[in-house]
Amino acid sequence: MTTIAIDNVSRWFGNVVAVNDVTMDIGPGVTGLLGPNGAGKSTLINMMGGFLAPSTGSVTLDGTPIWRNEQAYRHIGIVPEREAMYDFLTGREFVIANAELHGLPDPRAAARKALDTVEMDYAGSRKIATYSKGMRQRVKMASALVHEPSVLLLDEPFNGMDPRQRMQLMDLLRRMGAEGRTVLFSSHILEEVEQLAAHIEVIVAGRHAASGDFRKIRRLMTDRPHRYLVRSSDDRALAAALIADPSTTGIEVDASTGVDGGLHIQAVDFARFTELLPRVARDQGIRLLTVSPSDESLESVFSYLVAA
Ligand SMILES: Nc1ncnc2c1ncn2[C@@H]1O[C@H](COP(=O)(O)OP(=O)(O)OP(=O)(O)O)[C@@H](O)[C@H]1O
Repeated sequence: MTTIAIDNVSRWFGNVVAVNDVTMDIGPGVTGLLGPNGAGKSTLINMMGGFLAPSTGSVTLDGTPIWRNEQAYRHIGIVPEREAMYDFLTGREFVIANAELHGLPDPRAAARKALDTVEMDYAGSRKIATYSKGMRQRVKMASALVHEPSVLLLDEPFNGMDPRQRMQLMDLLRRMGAEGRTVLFSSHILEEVEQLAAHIEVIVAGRHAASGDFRKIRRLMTDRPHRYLVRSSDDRALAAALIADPSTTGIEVDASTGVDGGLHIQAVDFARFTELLPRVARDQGIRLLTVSPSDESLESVFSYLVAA
């Protein structure tokens, strides 16, 4: 059982619409669920993991509804975002408890195997209270894997990990995807998703904004209009030379900080503009002092995708 189908799913909490009419299929391999904070990623993951019911629409695993379906839970492992754990247990006890909840015939053996998979066997007899963030994350992962699920859902798994732990987890998730499992992880960092996911689903403000491989998502983000702040030795001459080119649609002189305020430039053709600017400056003998993107926040990139 490996394919999760989300069909016209919405979920609201009081007046807050956390997920708004989302339709997507998540199949075998590694999928990244990308979106800024508050986009609805956790709500979606919780519905896929059977922790939450959709308000409308359906969430199914190979055609059977997941909510309140024990049979489906056997095939799903979920690593939640929240930090709170049973600190008074050792890592091993925590994983064994999960194995028992799943009714596995040999909980200790299953826990040993799962801890071994995440390379945490060495710290299994330490109390969770003494673990670093990355270690907690790995123990949560072991408990999600203890019943060897075919679907693994991870909510922001790389948060708080150092680069080495991040690489290890990426390797593990890659391996699981290559074995034919369905691995879905959420993140608000494009680079993280790019490195790992063969397929990316983008969600913004509860809505499904884009879907595809990282090249497609990158292209969508690069092709949007970009705003730059440019300061030079002669802003007015530079503005006059740039405005004639179709790669720019608007140039404003920033008067707020006096004569050297710089130019706010809106560029609609990223590749052409980044080639044009230094060439024009060189030809006109203008020195470029600052070239900085002024709307690179993830939110602005995402809102462009939603509007597209
Ligand atoms: N139990 C709840 N009660 C009320 N509002 C909620 C609840 N859970 C989520 N929300 C709201 O739904 C929206 C989506 O939240 P969600 O946690 O799914 O987003 P997210 O993309 O996972 O963000 P983050 O990365 O910050 O966790 C937010 O506005 C959030 O405040």
